[in-house]
Amino acid sequence: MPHRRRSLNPTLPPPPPAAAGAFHLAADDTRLPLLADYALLQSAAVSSVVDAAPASAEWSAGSAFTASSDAATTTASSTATALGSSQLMTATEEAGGRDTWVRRAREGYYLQLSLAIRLTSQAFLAGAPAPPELLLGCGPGDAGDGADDPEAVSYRLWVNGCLSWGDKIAHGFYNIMGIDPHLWAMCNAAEEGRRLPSLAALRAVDATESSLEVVLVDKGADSVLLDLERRALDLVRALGATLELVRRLAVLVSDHMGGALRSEDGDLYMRWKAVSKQLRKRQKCIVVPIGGLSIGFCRHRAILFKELADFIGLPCRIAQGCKYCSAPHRSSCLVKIDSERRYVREYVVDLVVEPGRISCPDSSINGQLLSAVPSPFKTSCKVGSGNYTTPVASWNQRIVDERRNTVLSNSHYSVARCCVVEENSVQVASKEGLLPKCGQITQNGNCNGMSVLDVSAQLKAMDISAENGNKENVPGATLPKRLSIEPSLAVDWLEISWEELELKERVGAGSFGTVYRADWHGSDVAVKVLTDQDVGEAQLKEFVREIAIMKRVRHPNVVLFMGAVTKCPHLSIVTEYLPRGSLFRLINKAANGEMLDLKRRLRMALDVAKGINYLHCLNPPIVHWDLKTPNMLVDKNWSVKVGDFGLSRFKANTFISSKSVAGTPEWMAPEFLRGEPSNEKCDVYSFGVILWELLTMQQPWSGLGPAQVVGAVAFQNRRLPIPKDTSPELAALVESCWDDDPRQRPSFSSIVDTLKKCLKALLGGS
Ligand SMILES: Nc1ncnc2c1ncn2[C@@H]1O[C@H](COP(=O)(O)OP(=O)(O)OP(=O)(O)O)[C@@H](O)[C@H]1O
Repeated sequence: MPHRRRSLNPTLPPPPPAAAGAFHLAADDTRLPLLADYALLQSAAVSSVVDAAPASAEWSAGSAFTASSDAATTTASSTATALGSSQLMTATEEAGGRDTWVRRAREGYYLQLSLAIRLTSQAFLAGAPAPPELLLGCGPGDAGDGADDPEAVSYRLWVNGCLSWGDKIAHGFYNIMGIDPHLWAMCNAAEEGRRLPSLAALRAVDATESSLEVVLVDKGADSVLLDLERRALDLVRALGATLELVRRLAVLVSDHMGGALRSEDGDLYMRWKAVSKQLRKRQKCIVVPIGGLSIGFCRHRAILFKELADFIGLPCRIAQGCKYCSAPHRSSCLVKIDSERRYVREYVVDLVVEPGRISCPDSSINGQLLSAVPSPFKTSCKVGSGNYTTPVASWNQRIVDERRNTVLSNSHYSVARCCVVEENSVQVASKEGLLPKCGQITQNGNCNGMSVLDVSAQLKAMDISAENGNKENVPGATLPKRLSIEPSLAVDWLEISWEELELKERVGAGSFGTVYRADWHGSDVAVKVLTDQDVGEAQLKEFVREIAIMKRVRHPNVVLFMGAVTKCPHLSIVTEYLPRGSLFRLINKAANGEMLDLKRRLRMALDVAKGINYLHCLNPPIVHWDLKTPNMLVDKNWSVKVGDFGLSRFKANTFISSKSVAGTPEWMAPEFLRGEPSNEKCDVYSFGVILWELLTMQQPWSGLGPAQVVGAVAFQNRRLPIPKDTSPELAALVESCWDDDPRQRPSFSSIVDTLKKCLKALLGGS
């Protein structure tokens, strides 16, 4: 069945008339591209590709675009290589015609090119403004492009984690913590002309719903900062440009931000979190003035120190890394000073444990991290680990990884998974006429232009609650429309005491917890101990709400939730234990090939379909969003049960580098990967991949990295090859699940029917 083509990146211009020759960026042209340049760059590059693309099957995306600057070359060619040539060549075979191939190649390449150019331009923008040797004592305006522009400087610290001598922290500078610059860059259209979220957008983020933190240098309203500046000025007048000045300035900063830290940084970080919470609560805003921070860890101290240093003309830079801290955003300050009136030297200033202590950069004050200041838009290298990641791979991983996290309200990826409770609320509201005809709640959390959070807040204000029974195993059985129990009450009937659990062996680990087999009053159970035990009150309530819902979900093909440990530091989820482990492991264990004959595999597929059908038929439906064989568990009778659903909101709020999310675009629907509005038909696509695995006993997209899978599925419309000997009914079923148009994909009830027929035919024939 041919797949419907969708238009590719709408931001790309239509191909201009052909112009011969590849586009070259001059080697010495490293200035920051303006938006106009960007448009030119884009169209010039596209025109060169239009010419070059159809020439031969040997043509490779990487060779058509040549940008001579380091960053451009690295980014563009690795993007093109990661997503391009091999897949384009395969497209020839699949399309079976030169014209189709040419069109597909061209479209695919336009998209890759656009991404490459975006990343490249971001890499340029992240660059330091001027060579360091010019900058001792330089005044404003001396430093080169963007050195005085608070937004440019904010951007550089956000992206690079460091600031050079030439960057000046001035009024309007802000430091963002909690939004990944890669993700933001890719989610926000280039033509908006923004390199980082605007202050206005950040100010609009609800402080109670977000863990983002923005520290602002606001000389207009921050009287404490003005006072610190005055004191810094007094110091420089009294001491001149001396090491004593540096010491005293460091002490000034440290005293203002909580003093010297005696023990490990964990203490400081915890104190900072408490202060930050209070501040944000008081201000009802995630943007806080730097003078308002009575506690600050190394990044805050570095910013304040540099601001004061810049104010009094003391050359200062912020480097990535801190000897004491393990928190994200580690930073240290260096100053450049002519202490002996003979030559200028660079010193590292301790702002944390021994404020005012000054050392040479080659001391161990910052470990090995001091000079390792890679831009995330350039090839990154973990110091000492030997692990290298390409920017494209890490970008793609992060996109997939972070799509569950709230970024900003205008991001395609914000609120990527709806909270079940809130989903319920919206649908109840819709049914009860409380909202103007409710559209489908989309994967990005919007409904009729309102965010789910907005809708939920409205509903909470209206105090909607509805309750009805849950009829086990009956499609269409209803859940309570909205959980009306207060979390505090809910705890009573799902709480499992940690002491009652006798932990046995570790059976696996996922993105937000480690799973153990355990004994609970003589029964085998699986206990998933959450990785992040440092959760706030609101998150804990959310956790309890979601597991309270999950506890009411009962079906023979859905993993049974038994309860939870809701006390830190043992937050855990307890489910039935399935001794055969995940379907993924079974399929990929060679020895299982014989045990899993086609009949058994079809039964397994039917089990999965029944489990999901049950979830989808609930009122309101539960969409899994993360269906994959590692989440399907197998009991001793070879029955398969769907696990790992729910807790979406809790996962979203728990920022953990997600191995599984980052690594599983293989099962994700193209629209989901593209960050477009998605619905329950995402689960249908994923089921198609599971069925394919069961039919072929192979890993989906083996040999391709996550970035390549994203490119192939989401942007090149490629699908896994269905073996020729597959029965036509099953082949048609798989293909229909993978239709590019989600509306054309079958429902799970129809999938169940088709599988039953196939199984019947197989049994009849055997
Ligand atoms: N109830 C269970 N019974 C037996 N084994 C289980 C059970 N739950 C999980 N496991 C095993 O533990 C592994 C990790 O499970 P977990 O749900 O934490 O991670 P995941 O599904 O692989 O990743 P993620 O949660 O990030 O999607 C599973 O792959 C499975 O092998």
